[in-house]
Amino acid sequence: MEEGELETLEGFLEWAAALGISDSIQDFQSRKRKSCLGNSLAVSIFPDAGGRGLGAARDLRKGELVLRVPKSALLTRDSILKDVILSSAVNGHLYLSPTQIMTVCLLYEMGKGKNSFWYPYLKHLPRSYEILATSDDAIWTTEKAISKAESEWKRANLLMQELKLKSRLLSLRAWIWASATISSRTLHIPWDDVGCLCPVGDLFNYAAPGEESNGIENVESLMHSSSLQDHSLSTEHSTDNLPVERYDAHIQRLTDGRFDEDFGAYCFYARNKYKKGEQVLLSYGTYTNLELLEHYGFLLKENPNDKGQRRSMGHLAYSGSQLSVENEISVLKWISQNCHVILNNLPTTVEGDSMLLCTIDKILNFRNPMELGEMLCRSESEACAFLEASSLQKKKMVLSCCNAVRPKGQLNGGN
Ligand SMILES: C[S@@+](CC[C@H](N)C(=O)[O-])C[C@H]1O[C@@H](n2cnc3c(N)ncnc32)[C@H](O)[C@@H]1O
Repeated sequence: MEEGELETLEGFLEWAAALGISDSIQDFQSRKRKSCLGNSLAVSIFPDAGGRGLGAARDLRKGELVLRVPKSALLTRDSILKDVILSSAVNGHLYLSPTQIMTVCLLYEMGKGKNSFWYPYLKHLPRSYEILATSDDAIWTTEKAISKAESEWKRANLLMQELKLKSRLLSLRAWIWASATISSRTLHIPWDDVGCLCPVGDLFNYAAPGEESNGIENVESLMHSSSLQDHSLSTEHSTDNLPVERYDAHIQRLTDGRFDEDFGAYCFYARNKYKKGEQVLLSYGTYTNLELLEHYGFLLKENPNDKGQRRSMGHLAYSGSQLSVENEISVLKWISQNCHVILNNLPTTVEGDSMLLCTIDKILNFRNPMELGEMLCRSESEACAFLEASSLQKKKMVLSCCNAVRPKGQLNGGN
């Protein structure tokens, strides 16, 4: 997102304020603010960590409630299915998965254009995503990713035709866009596993959980200092008389975002102390780098969830040599562009197969993607011999990966 585009967000933030989305409790009920942000948070660009995101509009204390998004502003399956035409059509296609239905709902809502209640929000969704399933390489070379997206799209096609979606919304590209929106932007809600799209709340970029301490003193300061604290709520939520388990729940709750039944809203809490202007980050969950890449399209230089096990290299239960962060990132990126076919299709338990472990060991030790490519070509016969035993299809995939990385003119198996 370009810096200039921030200005066009004004209308969206005003619309959000009218729905009761707010970073300031004083105006939470009045809904008359010009913008839902400005008290605790501000939209800004963070080129090194997620692009568009939310920064601290002032110094924030750890545990402060910084944003509240009322239930009525969330895009959930339930809320979109209030459209009677959509819901009666969907009722005839209950063989579709909840995520497929949500994907159709999103495309249907997009098709309404300016007539959609959520138009100001939908207008500001990214137009494209860089998650694996949408990278051109993935689209054209990852048979698994394509066939999954394609078969889900085909299954939902009848319903989308019935809904008379415009042709651009019926395409596989539109389907992948909607699936990526759902994969990278939905937040957990207790009543629907598909989750919800949360206007403004989905502008928080990610930081891995687990680095911050949950000190009781922070809870204490939070309960009396939050800019969003209203007095009726602070009495009701006073920690003084809480039983231990509820007190623990408070501590946990206060460092991240979650749907809060008491408030009837999605609530976001500052997980750390932030200085004015710093990016306020949210944990979407515990992910390895490969999972982040797959679902969100980015990697963390330091990912605590990649420590201890080499799960970042796919499903491989491997705990061999260490790889430097830069190495790992370049290898992961390279693999994501060229070789995820191999990772997706390797057996999930490879312990005991010394030959393959040795190959993986080499992969982990490569200094750059070119070397990795060359190694894959060299070890092609070994890898194929191993894979032959399990599946011819996998062998074909390794060969196609090797062909993709082999310098022009080199023949299969030659070195
Ligand atoms: C929920 S959205 C966050 C807001 C998003 N930046 C936007 O402009 O709407 C999640 C997406 O933001 C980006 N993102 C979030 N955290 C990131 C991080 N730490 N580093 C790089 N990209 C990140 C990824 O593209 C991810 O798919």
